[in-house]
Amino acid sequence: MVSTENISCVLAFFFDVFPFCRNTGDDDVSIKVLYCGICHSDLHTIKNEWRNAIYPVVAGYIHLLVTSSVTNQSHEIAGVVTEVGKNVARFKAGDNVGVGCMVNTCRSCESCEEGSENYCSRIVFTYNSVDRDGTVTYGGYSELVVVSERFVVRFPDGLPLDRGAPLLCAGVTVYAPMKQHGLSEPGKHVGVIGLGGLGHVAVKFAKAFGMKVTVISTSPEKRQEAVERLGADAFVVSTNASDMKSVMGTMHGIINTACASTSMHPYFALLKPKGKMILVGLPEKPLQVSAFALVGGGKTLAGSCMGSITDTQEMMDFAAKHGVAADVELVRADEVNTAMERLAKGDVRYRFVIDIGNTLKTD
Ligand SMILES: NC(=O)C1=CN([C@@H]2O[C@H](COP(=O)(O)OP(=O)(O)OC[C@H]3O[C@@H](n4cnc5c(N)ncnc54)[C@H](OP(=O)(O)O)[C@@H]3O)[C@@H](O)[C@H]2O)C=CC1
Ligand SMILES: O=C/C=C/c1ccc(O)c(O)c1
Ligand SMILES: [Zn+2]
Ligand SMILES: [Zn+2]
Repeated sequence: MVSTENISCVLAFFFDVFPFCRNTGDDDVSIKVLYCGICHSDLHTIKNEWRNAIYPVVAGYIHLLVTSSVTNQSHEIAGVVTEVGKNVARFKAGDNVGVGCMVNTCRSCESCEEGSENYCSRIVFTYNSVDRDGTVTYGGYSELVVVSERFVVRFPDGLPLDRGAPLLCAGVTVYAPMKQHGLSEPGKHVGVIGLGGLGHVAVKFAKAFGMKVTVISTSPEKRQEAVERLGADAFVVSTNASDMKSVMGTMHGIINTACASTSMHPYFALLKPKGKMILVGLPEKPLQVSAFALVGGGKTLAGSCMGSITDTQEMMDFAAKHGVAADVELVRADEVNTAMERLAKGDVRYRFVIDIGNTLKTD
């Protein structure tokens, strides 16, 4: 198992040896990266918990000396356009833009045709993927990224790039299923499992939708802030039986953002009959679900993956209009190791964002 402890810092080497991005093509947007968020998926990948890492894995100044190629990280990229290809119509130099979890798809399958490109079987993730030209995608821990216009979104006025960057993954990943599954209707009650990067943004969107929201957490120390600052209507500790009993059978839906394996049975009991558990968290180990937990109340367990580009732009515009932005801790590019180790311990409130523009030195 690769751990963050055996990480050495090597960066300049990669900018010399590995050309992290292509020249600006006719349909491309070149972006000077200013901020990029650190998602728990980056850590899952670095630790190869999903068994799909393309080695070695580079996160900012971090390099795992495992084999001889390199993969960068981050898919919560915020920056400014420096150059556009001749076919690009929606962006121009100087625009504030963002890039999320995907940078290419097949563009012709049923999912792509219906605008659900996040479910394309040949999706190219922003990092740790092989693009259609055979190159490995490196993500946003770098000063420049070049991305097809189709996968770039506009930062609306009023949404700050540092606090908006995490929305490009964390935001759309909770916003899209809430809209898709009717968990965005005023007065409905939604639960959020896991008050982390995704979870805290889910609370903010739920309140912006006019919903009642209960945080279901393993961390009692997050209670006061969840209620008094994030606006949660209630906070229950999942290991506290009386806490859990107090909200049993009360939720229309639950957004499960847990990054580690959990016993699912107690969570299903919180749903009303016909309630929906939306799984977005991607723990290393498979979840165990008892049939009775679902059948008993005619409940639904659904997975959800990121969001489409249309979802992402809609979410960014909604966030700007309703004042939703992530609570972030800005870190320097050479502090990524520490950030990753703190993230592994849940020691972040609630998203690390790397201040690339001011601290990534490539000279
Ligand atoms: N489906 C998709 O498209 C996407 C999936 N993801 C995945 O979502 C997950 C969350 O990502 P992110 O928000 O960045 O991660 P964070 O680490 O920021 O937050 C995860 C939260 O999960 C909770 N948690 C940790 N361990 C457990 C446990 N054993 N049981 C229950 N809850 C637990 C903690 O909240 P608390 O302290 O309140 O318990 C923690 O803050 C990751 O697995 C990530 O890979 C991310 C983006 C997109
Ligand atoms: O942080 C975002 C990760 C999304 C994701 C979704 C599905 C999948 O198979 C992944 O490897 C990553
Ligand atoms: Zn992510
Ligand atoms: Zn496709």
